[in-house]
Amino acid sequence: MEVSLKNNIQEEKKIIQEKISYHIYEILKLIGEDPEREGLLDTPNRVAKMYLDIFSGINLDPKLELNTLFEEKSNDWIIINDITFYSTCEHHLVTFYGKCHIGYIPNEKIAGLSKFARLVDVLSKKPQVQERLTNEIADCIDEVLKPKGIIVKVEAEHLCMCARGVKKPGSNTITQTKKGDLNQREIYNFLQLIN
Ligand SMILES: Nc1nc2c(ncn2[C@@H]2O[C@H](COP(=O)(O)OP(=O)(O)OP(=O)(O)O)[C@@H](O)[C@H]2O)c(=O)[nH]1
Ligand SMILES: [Zn+2]
Repeated sequence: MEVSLKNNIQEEKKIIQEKISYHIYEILKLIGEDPEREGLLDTPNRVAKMYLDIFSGINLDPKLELNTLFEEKSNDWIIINDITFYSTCEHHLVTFYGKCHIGYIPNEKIAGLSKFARLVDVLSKKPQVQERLTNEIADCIDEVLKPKGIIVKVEAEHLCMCARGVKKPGSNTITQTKKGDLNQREIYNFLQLIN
């Protein structure tokens, strides 16, 4: 039963990959390229494979990533700093990338450290805006761990602002969100710790 389910999923994935590949082939023609020239022969299929990877977080439940929880009586910041991510801007479908810093003050429950990086990965792998990515990370942690407080800070460079459009390479966008009952000192401590 499980094997046939896996085969069905593989089969469905193959059909989607072929469909994307067909459309990339057509786009190459529309931009004036010759998709039959040697350098481009495998490009539609490569792009299709890449799309299935960079958009693999669509329709996944990110909360499932926080699946290893431990009981712990800690009431100070737990900070996972500098989690690298690559996401895709939903306006231009080009990459934005950077670092995510997550801090939470637990409430009896903590999660395995790697699970926060997995959470960031799943939420990055879909068409996104940085503000929503930041909020969704905090919302998931809040729902699963119900901590005393959370702060998520994301710093990113958007290639749609560098390689096209306004053309400002090096500009850095910072977004931050906090949830819970955090006082000024706790917020200050978080900012000190991530710097
Ligand atoms: N708030 C927010 N804006 C984003 C993000 N990623 C890209 N953008 C912006 O989305 C906007 C889309 O603007 P539009 O005017 O519809 O598109 P455009 O004509 O291609 O805009 P330009 O980039 O200014 O050339 C741009 O200002 C982008 O910089 C993001 O994560 N958050
Ligand atoms: Zn963009």
